[in-house]
Amino acid sequence: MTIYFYKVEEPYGCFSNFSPHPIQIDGWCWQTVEHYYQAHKFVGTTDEALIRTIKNVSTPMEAALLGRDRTRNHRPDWEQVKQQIMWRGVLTKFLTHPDIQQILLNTGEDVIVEDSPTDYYWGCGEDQTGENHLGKMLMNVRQHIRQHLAQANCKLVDR
Ligand SMILES: Nc1nc(O)c(N)c(N[C@@H]2O[C@H](COP(=O)(O)O)[C@@H](O)[C@H]2O)n1
Repeated sequence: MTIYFYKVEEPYGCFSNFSPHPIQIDGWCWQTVEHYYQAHKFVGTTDEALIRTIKNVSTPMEAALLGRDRTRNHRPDWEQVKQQIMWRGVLTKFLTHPDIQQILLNTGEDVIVEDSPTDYYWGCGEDQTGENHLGKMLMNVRQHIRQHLAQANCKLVDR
């Protein structure tokens, strides 16, 4: 089966980076993965003050609009680091919130697709030809958490 998600209020909306699941990374608390991800576009730039602004806006859409503002200075290595930054945010989200971790684990081996009509990198795009990196990342997070849980169980049995 293939699981499609996109809007937070629709089925599997907790897989969206816009879902209201706070994460804490390096002592910073982010309201959503989207806030965290968009703010990291400005690390080490002359627009670094935007990081705090993005952190404090009340919705992930506002965070995304600020992060996508092409008149601002994005870090030059963004294309190289964005996968790594997203991985940390998404993994932290599913390690922090047991309820949605269970929803992710319960998807078994199903394929997960971010059904974004506009995003051909993180999603599948309008015509399904997109790269679906967020869906792939969620499947990798699912696998990572399973291995993590299996190792923890082995340690308990070994005692
Ligand atoms: N829920 C939702 N609404 C949108 O309008 C979106 N574009 C997305 N997709 C998320 O957007 C992020 C990518 O942003 P950049 O294009 O790199 O600025 C990423 O979190 C997608 O999952 N979702």
